[in-house]
Amino acid sequence: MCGIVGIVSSSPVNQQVYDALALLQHRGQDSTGIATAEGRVLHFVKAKGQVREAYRTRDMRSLLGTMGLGHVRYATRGSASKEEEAQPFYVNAPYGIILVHNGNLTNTRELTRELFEVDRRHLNTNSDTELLVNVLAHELQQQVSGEDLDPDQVFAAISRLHERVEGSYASIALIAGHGLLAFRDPFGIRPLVLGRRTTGLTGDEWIVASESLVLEAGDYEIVRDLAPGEAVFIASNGEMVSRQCAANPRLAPCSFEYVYLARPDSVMNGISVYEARLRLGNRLATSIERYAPTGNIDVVMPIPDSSRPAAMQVAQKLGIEYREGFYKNRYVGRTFIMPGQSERKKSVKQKLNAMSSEFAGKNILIVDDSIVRGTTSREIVEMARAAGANEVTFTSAAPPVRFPHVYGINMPTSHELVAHGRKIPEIAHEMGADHLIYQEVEDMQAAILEGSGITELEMSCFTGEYITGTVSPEYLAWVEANQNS
Ligand SMILES: O=P(O)(O)OC[C@H]1O[C@H](OP(=O)(O)OP(=O)(O)O)[C@H](O)[C@@H]1O
Ligand SMILES: NC(=O)CC[C@H](N)C(=O)O
Ligand SMILES: [Mg+2]
Repeated sequence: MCGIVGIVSSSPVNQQVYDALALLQHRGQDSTGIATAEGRVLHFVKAKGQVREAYRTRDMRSLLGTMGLGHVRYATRGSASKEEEAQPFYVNAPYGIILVHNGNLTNTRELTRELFEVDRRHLNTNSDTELLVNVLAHELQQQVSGEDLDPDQVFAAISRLHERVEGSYASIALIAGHGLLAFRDPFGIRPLVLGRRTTGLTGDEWIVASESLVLEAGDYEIVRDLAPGEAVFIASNGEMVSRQCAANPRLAPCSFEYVYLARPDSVMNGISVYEARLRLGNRLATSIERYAPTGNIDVVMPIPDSSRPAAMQVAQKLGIEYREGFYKNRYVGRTFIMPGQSERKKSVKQKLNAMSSEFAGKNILIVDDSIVRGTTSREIVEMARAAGANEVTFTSAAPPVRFPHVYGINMPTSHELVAHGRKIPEIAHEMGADHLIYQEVEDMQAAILEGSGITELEMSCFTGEYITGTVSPEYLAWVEANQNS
């Protein structure tokens, strides 16, 4: 997953983009980049690592202009460690376009072939984002004739892009000398929210970002989520126009945003992430009562951070005391989004420590938001036992993750998923837990969507059903064989 932001302001935008990226850090830690437009000139800086360490003062000074965008990357294609695959991606024609992307394209092989053989465009990396910016550039080139750029031409190019590109993409681009463009894939898999701030003297300032908390922090009013398939074009003078560019848009947001990825204080597609997590806890409690004896459980414990809201509700519903037995070192990042299994494993130990006083002789019910590779849960069970726990019941507020995620979360191979091809008692054995209880798929869907009016969720990693239609076993085997991070 990645975090993206774009701002059209009436004052220098560099610090505003930087601040927004710092708030989106939980969405990606591999690399980061910022671009700004100063008239026809585009400035950009990209670097490995996290926002706070990636930018030097001289970088920030070079990012001139009142329009800008930024990215924090959690790689899904190409390599996490290659600086040339960090975003944003730039192409010099037409006009000069620089683009950031959250998501993952699934017809990369076809697009690569078409771009080389038909469009005659050069590709220099394995990044799917480089394909996306080249398709945009090619399609825009087909529309334009002179110096001027009409929003109709931009929207026509996005309509063509939707026809050619498959997978997930929430994307923002600067078109030099013209404006800022934002668009969302026809299923709205990845999030994108639009905000406005009215300054008395200079009129409207605009922001588009992955999560609403960025808007709140910058005192922007939340206008709305971009609709699936919609594109928004904001000219440098602050004039905004939008259009539905997809033939058959259908909202099916990614369930994993609500389960794990997004910050709980964000509202996505009208659904509060925090409240969704509370509801996940309520429903999980019902499953726990159904499947396991709870009479002898002494305490309910979360695995910090993401599972806290669900764990609180489980404790409350079951009428069992809620205790925090794991202390989290806040200076270690999120382990799940780190590249490489050995780094993830080492970092769980560095990150969490079990406090013996909370475990000794007790029967513990642990709640995590999800179990993916099982890296965290294996270590946790071991730590709980070492701290003197008696029985360990492990529960997950999400169903078993059994299938690769191809829409922007880096779990591309099935063999690395602890639940793949295993029945629940076998997974419990793998983890060393006495009991293991998962949320049911229907309960997760109902918990997330309750009261939202949305009828569909992207849940392929739990169900194996891929909504973009062309994700075949052959494609998944190819992804697995070509995984390199
Ligand atoms: O089964 P695994 O492969 O270990 O992945 C699942 C774990 O990873 C995430 O935690 P993470 O440490 O990334 O972030 P958090 O602090 O927000 O919970 C998630 O909350 C689970 O705890
Ligand atoms: N997680 C994401 O959104 C990744 C974006 C893009 N696919 C990349 O790998 O850079
Ligand atoms: Mg966690």
